[in-house]
Amino acid sequence: MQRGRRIGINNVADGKRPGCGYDQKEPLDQGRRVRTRLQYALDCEKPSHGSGKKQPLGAPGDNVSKNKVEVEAFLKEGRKNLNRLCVKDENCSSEMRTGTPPIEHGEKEIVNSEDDDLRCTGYGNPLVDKYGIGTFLKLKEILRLLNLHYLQRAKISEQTEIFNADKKIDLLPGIEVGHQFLSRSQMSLAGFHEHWLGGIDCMRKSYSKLEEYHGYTFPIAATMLLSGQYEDDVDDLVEVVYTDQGGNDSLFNKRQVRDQVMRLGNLALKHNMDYNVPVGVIRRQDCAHSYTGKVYTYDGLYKVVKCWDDKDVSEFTVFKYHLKRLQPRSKLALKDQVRTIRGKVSKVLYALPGLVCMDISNGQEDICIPATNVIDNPAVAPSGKFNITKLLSRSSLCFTYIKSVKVADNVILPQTDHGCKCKGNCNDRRSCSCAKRNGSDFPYVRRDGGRLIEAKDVVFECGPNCVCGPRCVNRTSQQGLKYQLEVYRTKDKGWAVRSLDFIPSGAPVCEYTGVLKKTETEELDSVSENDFIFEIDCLQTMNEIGVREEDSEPPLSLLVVSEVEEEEGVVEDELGRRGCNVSVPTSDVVVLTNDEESESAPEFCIDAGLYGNVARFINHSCEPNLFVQCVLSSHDDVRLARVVLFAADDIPPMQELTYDYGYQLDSVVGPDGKIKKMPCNCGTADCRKRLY
Ligand SMILES: C[S@@+](CC[C@H](N)C(=O)[O-])C[C@H]1O[C@@H](n2cnc3c(N)ncnc32)[C@H](O)[C@@H]1O
Repeated sequence: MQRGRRIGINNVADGKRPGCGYDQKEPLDQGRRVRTRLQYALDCEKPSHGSGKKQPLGAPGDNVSKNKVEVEAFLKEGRKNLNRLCVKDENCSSEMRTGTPPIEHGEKEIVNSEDDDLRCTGYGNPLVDKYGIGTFLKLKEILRLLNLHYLQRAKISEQTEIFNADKKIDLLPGIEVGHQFLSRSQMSLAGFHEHWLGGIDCMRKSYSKLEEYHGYTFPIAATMLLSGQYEDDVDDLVEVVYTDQGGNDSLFNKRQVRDQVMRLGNLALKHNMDYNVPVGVIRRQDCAHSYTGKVYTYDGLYKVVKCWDDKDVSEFTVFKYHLKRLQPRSKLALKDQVRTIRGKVSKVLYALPGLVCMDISNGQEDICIPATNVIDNPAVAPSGKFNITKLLSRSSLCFTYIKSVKVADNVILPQTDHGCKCKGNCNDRRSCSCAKRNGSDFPYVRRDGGRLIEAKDVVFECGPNCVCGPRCVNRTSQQGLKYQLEVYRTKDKGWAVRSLDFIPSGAPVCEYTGVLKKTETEELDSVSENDFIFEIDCLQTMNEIGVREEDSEPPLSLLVVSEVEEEEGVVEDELGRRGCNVSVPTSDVVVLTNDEESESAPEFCIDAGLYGNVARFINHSCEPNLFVQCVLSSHDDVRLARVVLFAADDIPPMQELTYDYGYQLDSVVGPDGKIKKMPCNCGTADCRKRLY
């Protein structure tokens, strides 16, 4: 991109993922909210521990059961005690204590306690003594998390209610063919297929009052889940013969055990046929990478063309329905979508139309990155090892693929002496010193290969001095590509990037690599047409967030780092208040005045003009599906932070990956001193029409 780029790193001040921008224009709110809401969809389905198989409760080593036993022990002691654990007490609400200290000065006992033996520390409770304070604190934390989980779910349900009141027809905007859910609870919370167990989800009865359904008899099916569990199902992905619900021994051998009756879902599908109302089809497949062991893919609208009753192999009456696809399927075959989850199948790549290069990384990435071109005629194929670079660069600059950032000669990258002592994986947020730097928590969840819970000012990952291993969850952005990306030619934006895999929100997509340079260099100034410069402006963004958050408070740039806090990665402002858990450079702390900060330009940039990776092909969008996250791992200088792109939404396969370049309009000046204007072709409804 051209120099002049500003902000665009993060927008965490308002707690939203950056780039979602769903508050910018009201009319588009709903479609956006649907996708954003999914980020918060917390699941209550049991994790599969990555094996794809559900571990039975009670199995040895099953943590859920262990915790359950422990919770039950406490419950036995009396439910009232659990309530007391949640009593608000300044001394124990934010920090869990370790060890078994006696009650200290200023520490309050639980109020309204009928017996005095249970204090917020757990000290003195016989059960706590029996199980140990560690168990007590863990349980307390679990209960708090459960409460949080419950409240968030309640909030989502309330929003879904509001949303569904307006939902005129069966499907939700923002959930496109190919959209994947990793659990039924996600689908249910999104209001997409609300029924938790049933294969058929019906429209609400209240819809009968709507003009378009006037005179129809309800129920009418909105969505149906094809799970392949009925013995007579026929499904060639275009036409489906579906055996209806009911009379099926779904718990055991899945055989029909009695006659079906024309009611509920059966009746609903018949009504779909009678009134010619399409039904959304969702397909369930096994998927080892999903924490539930399943993936649910939305496969488009189908028309119910015929309905009849039949006898099944056991001579029971069953209702059958013949459905025909109405909507075109996603360009990628469904089985490939599921199989390519997290780049596990490369065979499908050979069949990609317009394939001009099998792997632009030349084997450097664990997952190859093909390039396709169905736009140019004839599509020029690369003839040599690096010829693809010519093809791929709009401005014909050759580039060499590099997996990680190269540092320019005149830039000295500081080295951190910080390192955690965790063995294997970092698990314990209380003892891990890297977790402490992230506000005493890990920024990622382990599920689905590591997902960032929310955008942060800076993410502190484990680095070279940490004892933990390379697969530690707090090294998520250092673990290479996880999704099957493809570089492809577009009509009006040059090359672009998409994924053949479904990418869940919060998943790391790629780092922006190139040469780490000083921004003010003659060499950069002379390359006026370099479209691949990414200015690292974390500090600028943090300052802006500081200003935005509390006008009356000093911005983060005025925070000072005390010697002790510097060690811990915690900052304090001049009044001694705890700031965001952000460390500014430890070697030479940058302290800017308000005037300086508004004028200050990023000091360093990543130039992907000659050296870069797949990120250099990612285009700008005014409504992007990725966001930029500053990550620090090998040093603590935010001016030189790593720039990593994460999924802001659940991204279905084949959707272009984009982020907000964050240019200010009229900020780019050409060599002739005139302001340069570049039209934006992102094509979103919210497009501001200019890139800069
Ligand atoms: C970092 S490169 C992205 C890859 C580029 N499309 C290519 O072919 O190499 C940035 C350049 O891509 C083009 N571009 C990116 N997003 C665009 C958009 N929304 N509309 C028009 N052009 C865009 C512009 O030429 C921009 O300077």
